[in-house]
Amino acid sequence: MPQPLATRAPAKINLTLHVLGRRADGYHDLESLVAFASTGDDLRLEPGGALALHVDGPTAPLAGDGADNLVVKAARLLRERVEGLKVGAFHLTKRLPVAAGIGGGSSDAAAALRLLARLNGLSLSHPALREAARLAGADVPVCLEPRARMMRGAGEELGPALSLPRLFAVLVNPRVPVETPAVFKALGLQPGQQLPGGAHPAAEASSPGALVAALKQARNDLEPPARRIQPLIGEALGLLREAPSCRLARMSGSGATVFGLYDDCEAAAEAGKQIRRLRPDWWVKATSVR
Ligand SMILES: C[C@@](CO)(OP(=O)(O)O)[C@H](O)COP(=O)(O)OP(=O)(O)OC[C@H]1O[C@@H](n2ccc(N)nc2=O)[C@H](O)[C@@H]1O
Ligand SMILES: Nc1ncnc2c1ncn2[C@@H]1O[C@H](COP(=O)(O)OP(=O)(O)O)[C@@H](O)[C@H]1O
Repeated sequence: MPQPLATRAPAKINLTLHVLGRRADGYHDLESLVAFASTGDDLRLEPGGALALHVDGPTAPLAGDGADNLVVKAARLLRERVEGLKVGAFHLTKRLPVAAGIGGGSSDAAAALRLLARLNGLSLSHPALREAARLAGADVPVCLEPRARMMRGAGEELGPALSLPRLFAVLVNPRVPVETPAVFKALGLQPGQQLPGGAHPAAEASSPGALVAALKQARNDLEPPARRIQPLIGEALGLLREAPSCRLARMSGSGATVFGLYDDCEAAAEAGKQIRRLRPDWWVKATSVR
């Protein structure tokens, strides 16, 4: 029985993100504990015919369905590297906010590569697949097998999959796009400049409480520059921190999405409800992360 050609493209959450410096090529060296939410976009592939993309869902107009869409970009990068690659029509249901620091586009690109790998009998460690992922964007390799792990370099160095305890979270995005290059630029580092970084806390933790305690020892270094570019990020963090049930509130990636962590799913659902009531125009999602 063939497996259905459908996959979830989960939201990527940078639970921590330390910037270690800027490389000669202009990219920044990072150390980030990346995890994935249960919420995300959905991608299907109808095999046969030419490469095509149809997009529906609440944030479809922001993602676009042309050559700029990362699904098409990733599929083309793979087709250029694998002779006779079978393709088809992708159907993307886009729910995640766009340019939001939760890697929606990157996760969609990685999902496209997973489906093409399945259709063509390629393993996820196939060099062409790895290269297509890397060229599609810094965050695409970590999304290829969406399991929590440490990500280093500009995203090309991946640690082993980690069994993190499940965290209950609320994701909040004020529905303002924040462009990743602008946030890195606002750090103001010169090519070749290194930062002290500081020790990254151990990612292995046996309980949610121990994990949250470890996360508190770390940071997201992109939070200060992103907040200067988009002050609503500070407002969203403030709303999360107001509720006593919130154990930790932090920005993901280059923003503007922020996340709050809670002891259980009821507390997360309640916090989500309260923020939605206060900011009905914002994107607010209670979810689990691991
Ligand atoms: C910041 C992070 C953290 O996970 O996430 P997002 O905020 O995008 O979700 C990623 O490093 C983003 O990855 P991604 O969004 O794929 O980046 P790319 O498209 O490859 O790069 C966009 C631009 O960001 C800058 N960039 C990106 C990654 C990096 N390590 N250093 C950089 O300086 C470069 O200016 C680059 O031209
Ligand atoms: N399928 C897609 N979903 C979201 N954004 C996409 C997609 N394809 C291309 N993009 C473009 O990629 C850029 C980054 O989007 P996204 O991955 O959502 O954000 P981030 O890099 O902040 O996590 C946006 O400027 C958007 O226009």
